[in-house]
Amino acid sequence: MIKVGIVGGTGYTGVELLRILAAHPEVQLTAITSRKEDGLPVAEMYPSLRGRVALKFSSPDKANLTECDVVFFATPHGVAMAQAPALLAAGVKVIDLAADFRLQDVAQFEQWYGMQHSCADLLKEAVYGLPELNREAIKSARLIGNPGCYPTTMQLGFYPLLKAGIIDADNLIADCKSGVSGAGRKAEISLLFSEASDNFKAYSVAGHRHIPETVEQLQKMSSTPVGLIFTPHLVPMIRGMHSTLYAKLNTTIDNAALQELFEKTYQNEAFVDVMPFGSHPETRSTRGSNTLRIALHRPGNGATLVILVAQDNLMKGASGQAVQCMNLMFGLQETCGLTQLPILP
Ligand SMILES: NC(=O)C1=CN([C@@H]2O[C@H](COP(=O)(O)OP(=O)(O)OC[C@H]3O[C@@H](n4cnc5c(N)ncnc54)[C@H](OP(=O)(O)O)[C@@H]3O)[C@@H](O)[C@H]2O)C=CC1
Ligand SMILES: CC(=O)N[C@@H](CCC(=O)OP(=O)(O)O)C(=O)O
Repeated sequence: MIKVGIVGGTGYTGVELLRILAAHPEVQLTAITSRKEDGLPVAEMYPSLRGRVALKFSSPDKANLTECDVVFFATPHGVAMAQAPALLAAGVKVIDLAADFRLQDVAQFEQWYGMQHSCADLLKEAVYGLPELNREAIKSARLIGNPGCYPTTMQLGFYPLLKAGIIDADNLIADCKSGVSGAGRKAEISLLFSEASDNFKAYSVAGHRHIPETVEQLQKMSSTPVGLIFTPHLVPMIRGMHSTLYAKLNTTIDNAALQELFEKTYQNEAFVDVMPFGSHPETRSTRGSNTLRIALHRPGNGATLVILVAQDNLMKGASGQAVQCMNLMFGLQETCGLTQLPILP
């Protein structure tokens, strides 16, 4: 059994990790931390886990994290980088759901996250945890920077086209919508029910911290410079993410060939569903599952392609993806513990 620790067990990605891992056949939950809820049984805070998780939360300093085989950090940016060096030295693998180990460019990290990186030397060995594009490196990694939720949709949506070199890489547009759980379980006025429900708005239009992460990764797929306009929106639903991506074709290609390109690229991927051309993936068709769905459109049969991508921000966008990485790192079947079907309605 793999002994697993979770730092930040009370947050939304933390409890999603617990939901997945409590039913994972190869995992023994060993430590779950919370600074505020030290001593509280997990199932008392989350009755959904009654009878399935017997552990109590413990404060991070008391938790037996070095006894674990792997520790997930479901914490704000900056927490994992303070603790990862000691855990790695003790032989513990680390998967950070925040951004501490996503960007290779330290200056970009410090600019966008407003903090100094305390172990930039570890970035060289950190592996970006997007299995569909980075599977082999993840298998042998000790340290994973799990992707952001929006970047996962943008990368999997643009990847086949950039790799084939058939779109203008310098003019990519991503119009993305997230459910409110994407902002975490914290008390903030903009996240109150009477502020976020029955409302719809864009935010961070001038620049969002997912831009450097996404561009750094998209650039690896393209032989020409990548330019990205990314506009996130908050929508009044709890879970779910929908990204509408736009790209201009630079070659003559018919719709059947485009569809084939996507189907071939993802034919062996358990968690990427390429739907029939012209389909409309809905967030509720991914809710609670690790599946990301993609569909292609070509309005007026013109040069602009519209790629629709839907996922659950807490699953493929965060905790499901992190467990997918763990499975690869420990030589397990990639789908182990991740076969939940979406919840509908
Ligand atoms: N929500 C989402 O859809 C996604 C989130 N992410 C990223 O995953 C990470 C976690 O997100 P999310 O679960 O939404 O966040 P939450 O705000 O819901 O939870 C944060 C957790 O971290 C703990 N925590 C906070 N500060 C510290 C600290 N200094 N040391 C130890 N523990 C701490 C909190 O518990 P306590 O205060 O009791 O210790 C809490 O359990 C973030 O970096 C987020 O950006 C990534 C993709 C998607
Ligand atoms: C709705 C909402 O607020 N979403 C978050 C993104 C959550 C996420 O994936 O981001 P990181 O792990 O990079 O913080 C935001 O836009 O800041």
